[in-house]
Amino acid sequence: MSKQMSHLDDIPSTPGKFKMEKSPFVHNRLRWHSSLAKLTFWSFIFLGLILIFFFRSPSSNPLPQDPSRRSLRTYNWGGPAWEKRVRSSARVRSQNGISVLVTGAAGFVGTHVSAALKRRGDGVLGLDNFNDYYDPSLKRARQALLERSGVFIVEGDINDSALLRKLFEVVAFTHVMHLAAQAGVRYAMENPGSYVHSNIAGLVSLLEVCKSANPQPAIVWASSSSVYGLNTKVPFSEKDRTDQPASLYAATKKAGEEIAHTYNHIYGLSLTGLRFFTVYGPWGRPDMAYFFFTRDILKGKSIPIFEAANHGTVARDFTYIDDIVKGCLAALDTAEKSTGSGGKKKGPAQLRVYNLGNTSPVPVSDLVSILERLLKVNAKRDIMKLPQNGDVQFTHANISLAQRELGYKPSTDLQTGLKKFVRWYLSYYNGAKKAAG
Ligand SMILES: O=C(O)[C@H]1O[C@H](OP(=O)(O)OP(=O)(O)OC[C@H]2O[C@@H](n3ccc(=O)[nH]c3=O)[C@H](O)[C@@H]2O)[C@H](O)[C@@H](O)[C@@H]1O
Repeated sequence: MSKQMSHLDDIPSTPGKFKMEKSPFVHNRLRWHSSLAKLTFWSFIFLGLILIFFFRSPSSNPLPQDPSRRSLRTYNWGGPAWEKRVRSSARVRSQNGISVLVTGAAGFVGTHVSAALKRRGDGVLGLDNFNDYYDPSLKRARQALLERSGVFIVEGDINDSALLRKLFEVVAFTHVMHLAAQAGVRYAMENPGSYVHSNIAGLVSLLEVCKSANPQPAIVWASSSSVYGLNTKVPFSEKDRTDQPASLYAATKKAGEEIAHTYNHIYGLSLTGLRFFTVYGPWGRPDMAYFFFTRDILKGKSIPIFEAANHGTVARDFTYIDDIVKGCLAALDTAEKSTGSGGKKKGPAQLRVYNLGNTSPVPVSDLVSILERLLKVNAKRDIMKLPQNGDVQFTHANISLAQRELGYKPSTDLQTGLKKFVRWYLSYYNGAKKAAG
């Protein structure tokens, strides 16, 4: 509208308005001057808008923004200094080392696996969104720990495909250890969307980027013992049925296994799913029973201990973190290369699933007795009916496949593992208290 007006303004409204302009040259020059002024004016406005947009943008990344980012929390990533840190963290420092992108690196298993890989000289880059499902300060403490050993954790979400693409542009990762997930069996009733977001949409977002990467990485990822659901045949073997999940969490992990099949089949991605059995240990997850039992026993608070119908025992195949880490590293080391490139499959690729458990289930009430002895405090036991919101009565892993193919051999019993956990717990939280006081 204003442009039209200004154009109309150039035309004399009455004949003879510009009578004093004798020469057509003068007339043209005037017109030219006013057009130039307008052009300059609009250029400044345009430039101004670009600058405002650029400086308000959460990332200095010059790539076009993925529209899906709009729905995400914004993270700062990009720029030469950031890329330098990414490259340096992912640099392989040993002969035949691998370069691994570890998602969920500030998580419990992610921190331990990242540290172990770095210790052997592999290149490791972490990725984590530091969400507040549980106390983020514990995640920050794990991050500080990794930083000291040279592992950089990029802050971002696995649903941010622009970020993932950028990471693969900067580093040609040979492997991805995908541990980012929404964990926890009971929380799925409270926040079902978070499970779909992380365990399904996030997995697909990651696999989409991996399939197009050149070279494609081999992927090892965390499935869960919960996929066995209502299966009653023990010990659970990889051949058993997994089509009766008892929680949405389990259903999203099972969906992940099917999604893995699809990406392996269509794009030739090498994929290994690890079914973890109730992993525990130092730097663990505060939402897990052994962790909050410890906290509440020390506080003198009563702890809810679940019991199945007719006083039936509830038991878990608790697996110590160091054993899980060995299993993860073995899975990475035995993973074959993906066979596709640039999104196209060139031949059949490896597709595996393994149980990583301890093969010796322990009743939850025994776990509490061990904690009582280690903490030297009697627990206030509140025996409750096993809730019908996702819990299964027992888990028990058959690990012969992992033993055969990965050399997996768990060596820590619950008593020994909990001793290490309690030692860490006391020093971590007493240290924090001392620092605060
Ligand atoms: O192995 C797995 O696949 C899963 O292991 C755990 O799930 P869960 O075994 O239920 O671990 P906890 O929530 O720590 O519960 C451990 C045991 O304590 C029992 N429990 C839990 C909470 C409670 O208040 N009282 C109680 O007796 C549970 O029934 C269970 O038998 C993890 O939380 C999941 O993320 C993981 O995928």
